[in-house]
Amino acid sequence: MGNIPTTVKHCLSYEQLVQDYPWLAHWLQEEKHALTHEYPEYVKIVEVGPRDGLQNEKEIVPTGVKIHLIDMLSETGLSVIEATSFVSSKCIPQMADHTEVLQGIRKYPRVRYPVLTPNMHGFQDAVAAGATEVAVFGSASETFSLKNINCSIEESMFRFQEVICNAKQQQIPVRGYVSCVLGCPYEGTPEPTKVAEVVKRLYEMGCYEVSLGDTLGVGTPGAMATMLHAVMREVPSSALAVHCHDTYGQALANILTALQFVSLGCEGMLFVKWMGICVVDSSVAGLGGCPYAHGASGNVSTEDVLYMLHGLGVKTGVDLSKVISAGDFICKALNRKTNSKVAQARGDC
Ligand SMILES: CC(C)(COP(=O)([O-])OP(=O)([O-])OC[C@H]1O[C@@H](n2cnc3c(N)ncnc32)[C@H](O)[C@@H]1OP(=O)([O-])[O-])[C@@H](O)C(=O)NCCC(=O)NCCSC(=O)C[C@@](C)(O)CC(=O)[O-]
Repeated sequence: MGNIPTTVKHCLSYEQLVQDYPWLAHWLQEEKHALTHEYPEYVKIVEVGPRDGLQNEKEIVPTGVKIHLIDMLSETGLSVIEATSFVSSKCIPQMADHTEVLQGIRKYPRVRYPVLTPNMHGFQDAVAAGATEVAVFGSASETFSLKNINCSIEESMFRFQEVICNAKQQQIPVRGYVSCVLGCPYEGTPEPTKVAEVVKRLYEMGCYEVSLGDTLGVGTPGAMATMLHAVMREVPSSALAVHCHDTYGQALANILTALQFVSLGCEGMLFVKWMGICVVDSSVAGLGGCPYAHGASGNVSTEDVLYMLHGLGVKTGVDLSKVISAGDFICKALNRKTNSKVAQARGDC
């Protein structure tokens, strides 16, 4: 690890650490401490390929292809596969076959298949189609909220509250998303405190987990750390996930930042940790993009996230080679080259 004080000083959140724990500043000058970067033992992967990965495809992907993709993904060990979304088919024609997809897939008992539901209309349709888990999706940016779901952030909270109340009555778990946490195509970078406020509202309303979307894929590890710091003052890391797009090639670095926790010990006297998020959204073959975030590329690929995590010794329960096969299948169906570096390196797609 080299010179420990130097390492500490170059740690991304050193300034924040000293700001939060001023008494550490003088202690860190001494040699009597140890700093280790650690990762969660287990990371849950939320596979968003069938929804986020396909929603932006120009050519309508046949329903049978979507179903086969989800069935292949269900064989990989993934525990969560976001299957489709119950949104307006005028806005997102690619998801118009939501009911057929949800009803056509083989439901594996240990896999959950959440679907997006922006309002009561979507929620009722989803429940009628057999959904057993849903997700609401808001934004830290007022303009993105208007473009994406046709309402202000405030109005979206009313809609989500209604969905969450109804879901609770039917014992349907609700996940939350907050888009544009590190950048918005219309408003630039949101204040971390604004992100934290929206995340907190979703969490307090009853979302069991809130996924932080770098919708544009513009974030860097430093920005991720600063944003997370603000969010984690309001919501525990155990209820957070990260959802990174890879437009600027920063997704894996950003994810690593979010997972990492730092333990700082002096003769067993002290332990400080932060970040420590252990849920990552990703998309098979790195497919994806949001129609309301032009210029943004696909999600980070599930294959690349798995390769990194397994290399770190972090368990995921997911079989990388089976995910590569699913990626190969969908790339061939879309007549497209995979965005996964790992799949490219293995020459599978
Ligand atoms: C949100 C709405 C539905 C609001 O749409 P709206 O126009 O505000 O809804 P409305 O209540 O005014 O109704 C207008 C019409 O839409 C219908 N309608 C109303 N609701 C629904 C529904 N649920 N499903 C189907 N139809 C619906 C409704 O019945 C009516 O039909 P009409 O009477 O005119 O024939 C619309 O703006 C929409 O569908 N937007 C698309 C949102 C979307 O899917 N965006 C992409 C996913 S988000 C994302 O990718 C980001 C994320 C999650 O991945 C994280 C990240 O990367 O940041």
